[in-house]
Amino acid sequence: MTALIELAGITKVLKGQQQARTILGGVDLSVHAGESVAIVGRSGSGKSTLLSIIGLFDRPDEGSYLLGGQEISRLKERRAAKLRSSQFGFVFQRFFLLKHLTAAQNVSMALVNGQGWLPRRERRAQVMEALDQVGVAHLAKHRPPRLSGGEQQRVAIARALVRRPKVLLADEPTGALDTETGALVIDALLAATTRGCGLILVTHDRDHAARMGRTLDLVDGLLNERVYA
Ligand SMILES: Nc1ncnc2c1ncn2[C@@H]1O[C@H](COP(=O)(O)OP(=O)(O)OP(=O)(O)O)[C@@H](O)[C@H]1O
Repeated sequence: MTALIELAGITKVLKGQQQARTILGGVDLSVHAGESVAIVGRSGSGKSTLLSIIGLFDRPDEGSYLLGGQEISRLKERRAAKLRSSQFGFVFQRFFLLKHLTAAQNVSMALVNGQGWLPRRERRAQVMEALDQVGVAHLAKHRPPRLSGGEQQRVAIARALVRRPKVLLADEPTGALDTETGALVIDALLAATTRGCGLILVTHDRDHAARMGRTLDLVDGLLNERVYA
């Protein structure tokens, strides 16, 4: 089966004022539909840089990046932006919800921005389905200031899922949450994989990493498989 994501020999060098520094030194990674992968590594090891390349916010210096079998490492920005919004869902440590809109309206914004016109009833059904998928449908009419951090993050995950992305990229999504609430957020992310979404989670939390199908450690610019005892 063709991998959703296939990276081979991805490099990224930061050209500072004094000397260049290799952040990624030839990263290989493949992720299939429905698979979950954790990326761990010490602070500054390049995890977010790698996620930015996968999410097409940044470009590698060298290497090949196949998305669904298609080479996309050298795309022009306009085409990259299209793929970014149609193929990827993003979740960050901060929730970036609009305070004056309800949870449902926040999720709906992603549909309005991404898919062009949809009949109102259809849009509503998709929004409620996404909220339901992450267990917060009952909070649809609430505004973010009335929600807990974990609830807000689950609304943010619903917003990422509503366009039915092929890949979900989550960068420290539990970083601002306590352990118990963080576990619920991980449940919500894993729920997406049962529908065939690929999940790449960057985390410092060992327990959350261990819940993914695989854990990869980014060390000295390379990904190493980590086996938990
Ligand atoms: N735009 C930039 N300009 C200069 N240095 C950068 C830039 N982006 C990242 N870096 C440096 O590249 C290295 C990798 O950063 P990155 O954010 O990818 O690491 P990380 O593993 O995600 O770290 P953390 O776990 O702390 O979030 C760091 O040393 C960072 O300071």
